[in-house]
Amino acid sequence: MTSSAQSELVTPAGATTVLVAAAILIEDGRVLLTQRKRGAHLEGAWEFPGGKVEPGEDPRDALARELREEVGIDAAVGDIVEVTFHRYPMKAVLLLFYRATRCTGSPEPRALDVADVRWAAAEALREDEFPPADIVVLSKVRKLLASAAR
Ligand SMILES: Nc1nc2c([nH]c(=O)n2[C@@H]2O[C@H](COP(=O)(O)OP(=O)(O)OP(=O)(O)O)[C@@H](O)[C@H]2O)c(=O)[nH]1
Repeated sequence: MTSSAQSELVTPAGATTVLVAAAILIEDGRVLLTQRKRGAHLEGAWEFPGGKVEPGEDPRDALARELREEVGIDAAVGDIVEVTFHRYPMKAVLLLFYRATRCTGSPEPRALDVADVRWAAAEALREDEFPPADIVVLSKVRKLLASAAR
């Protein structure tokens, strides 16, 4: 690797790479979305529910924990759908997107630690509502929604 390529990989001074796990949870042809809270990074954006993986934590356990904390559901975390790296001005994120399913008897999702929650069909997924890091996964989610509808 050349030194210029290396320098492109360096995040801004003081920034770290945050490991994040997020859920692609589809039911009845719609995917579960949460809205970021006021004052949060990317406030108001709609995204896939999830959050930071704590040091040493299994990312799947982290995602199940975040789903309980943020939207009050019990979920089983399945296969990986996509991994993306994105550099924001103040931090970089490595995002692990997993399929997830609600466990039998789980409560309905509700906005416990997010601004809002909704189920969205493929035609309601607008790229300008999502964080830039999510754009690559949106086309995969549309395909999953289309196959779930068949
Ligand atoms: N959960 C989730 N986070 C995402 C997605 N896309 C994306 O860029 N992120 C970013 O991943 C990070 C998730 O961290 P978080 O929600 O636990 O933390 P935060 O930055 O609000 O927390 P903090 O203020 O406590 O540090 C945020 O910077 C968020 O903007 C996504 O689809 N789902």
